[in-house]
Amino acid sequence: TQSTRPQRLLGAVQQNATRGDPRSVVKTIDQFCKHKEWAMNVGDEKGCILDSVVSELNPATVLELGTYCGYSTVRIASLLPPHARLITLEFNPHFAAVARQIIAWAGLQDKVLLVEGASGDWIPKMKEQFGVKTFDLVFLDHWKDRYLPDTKLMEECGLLRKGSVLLADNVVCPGTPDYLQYVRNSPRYNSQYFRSHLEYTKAEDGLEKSVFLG
Ligand SMILES: Cn1ncc2cc([C@H](O)c3cccc(CNC(=O)c4cc(-c5ccc(F)cc5)cc(O)c4O)c3)ccc21
Ligand SMILES: [Mg+2]
Repeated sequence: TQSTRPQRLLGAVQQNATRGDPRSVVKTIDQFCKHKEWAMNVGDEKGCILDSVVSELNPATVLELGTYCGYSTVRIASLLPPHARLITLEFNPHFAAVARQIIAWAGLQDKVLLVEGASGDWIPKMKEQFGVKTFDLVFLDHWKDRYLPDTKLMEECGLLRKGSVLLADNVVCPGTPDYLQYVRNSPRYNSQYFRSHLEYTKAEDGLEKSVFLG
């Protein structure tokens, strides 16, 4: 049977990256996407911005919406302090299966809880199912028309506290206009745009960092 792009990406990791070395997993995926096949990972340029936000925040509890192959999961988890936890939501079982193997190859499976299902179904269950109080950081990288409804849902479920940080990928390309309008105009957020490029291309894209003010 034909392999899929996520499977080919996993193969590249298993052939070229060092087990237990997150940086080599990240580097291998970026090389694959630059020279073999483009894939919708946050990439190395926006990835450095992601790294700086994570390192500065030193979060104990992180939520990622949209795992895909686990590239940003590995970048984030590799920077977390020992007892910190990252919950990542992936609704596509094939993406989830590949991501589990890539996260394991990086040796980060003990810091990451990959939950299969849709954000809208799981956000309301975070407290009762996983004992989450609030999230210190949320990385939004799933369907772009779900950023706004899921942000409102997190507010309603009391999953954000004063100082919680939302970091959203692709606010320019493919774009998330309704989400941007909301976080930039709501008195409950302090928002900042980090200009960058669409992964592995010269097109403009960027990350929006929004601090919840409570
Ligand atoms: C509800 N729910 N809950 C969990 C959950 C998880 C998923 C999947 O992980 C999933 C599947 C397909 C698409 C996405 C969103 N990502 C994108 O669409 C994207 C596109 C491009 C781009 C840019 C330029 C192009 F020309 C083509 C694609 C660049 C990027 O960085 C992207 O993130 C996410 C979906 C819904 C989910
Ligand atoms: Mg993205």
